[in-house]
Amino acid sequence: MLSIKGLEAGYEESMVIREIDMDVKENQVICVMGRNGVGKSTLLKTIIGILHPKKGSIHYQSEDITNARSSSRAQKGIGYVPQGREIFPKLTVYENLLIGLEAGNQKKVDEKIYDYFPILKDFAKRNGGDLSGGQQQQLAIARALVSNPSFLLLDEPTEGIQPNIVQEIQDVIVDIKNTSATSMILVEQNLDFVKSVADYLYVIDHGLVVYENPIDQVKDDEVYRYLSV
Ligand SMILES: Nc1ncnc2c1ncn2[C@@H]1O[C@H](COP(=O)(O)OP(=O)(O)OP(=O)(O)O)[C@@H](O)[C@H]1O
Repeated sequence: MLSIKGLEAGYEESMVIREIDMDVKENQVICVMGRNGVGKSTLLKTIIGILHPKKGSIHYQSEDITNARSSSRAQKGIGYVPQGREIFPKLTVYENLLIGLEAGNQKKVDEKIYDYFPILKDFAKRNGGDLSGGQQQQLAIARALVSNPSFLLLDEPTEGIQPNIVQEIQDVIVDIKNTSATSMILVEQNLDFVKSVADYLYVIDHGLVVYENPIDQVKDDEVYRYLSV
C-alpha cells in the first residue's frame, strides 16, 4: 500500500533520514520508535510531502507520489496528525473539524467521530485553544479522521497526555484497525502503547532503520538498547 525506498531527507545541508526502506500493507499499523532527534518527525513530514526527499521514492497504492504536493497526498487519502497537534486555537472545535473535511473528499463530519471523542460534540463551540492538551490531541486526531483517510500518519499522539486519554486514543486506533482497511504509521515513545496497537515495529537511529520486527517477535531489551541515551 505504501512503499518507501532509499529515502533520504533533511533540512538544507543536513541529511536527517538516510536510506530508509519501509513497506506498509493495507490495514497494517506500523510503529516507529527512536531517541529524540533521530528523524521520526522528518520521516512523517516527508511522507506527507511537507518536506521533499533528496533521494529515494515513495509509492502509494502503486502510484509514485515522491514529488506530489501534500494537498494531493491528502486527496489520495493520506491523513496526518502532526506532533504538537497544530490545531487552530482561535477557531472553534467544529470549525477545526471542517478544515479537516477540506483536506479530503467527505462532505460532513461523520457521527462516528463523536462516538470516538464525545467531548468534541460537547465542546463544539469552544475555541480549540481553550481545550486541555489531551482534548486538543483528540481534536487533532478527529480532524484527520473526518476525511476518512485510508492511511494515517500519527506523530507522538500520546506525548504529554493523561493516562485516561491515552487509553481512549489507544481504543480508537484499535477500533479503526478492526473496522476498516486503514493503515497507519505511528511515531511513539511508549513501548507498551506500541505493543498494544502495532503489527510491526521499526526503530530508527541517526536516520537509519537499526531494528525491525513483527510486534510478536519484539524483545523489549533489544528495543530499549536503542532508546536509552
Ligand atoms: N525545520 C528544521 N530545520 C532544521 N533542522 C530541523 C528542523 N526540524 C528538525 N530539525 C532537526 O532534524 C533532526 C531530526 O528532527 P526530528 O524532529 O525529525 O526528530 P524526532 O526523531 O521526531 O525527534 P523527537 O522525538 O524529539 O520529536 C534534529 O536534529 C532536529 O534538530
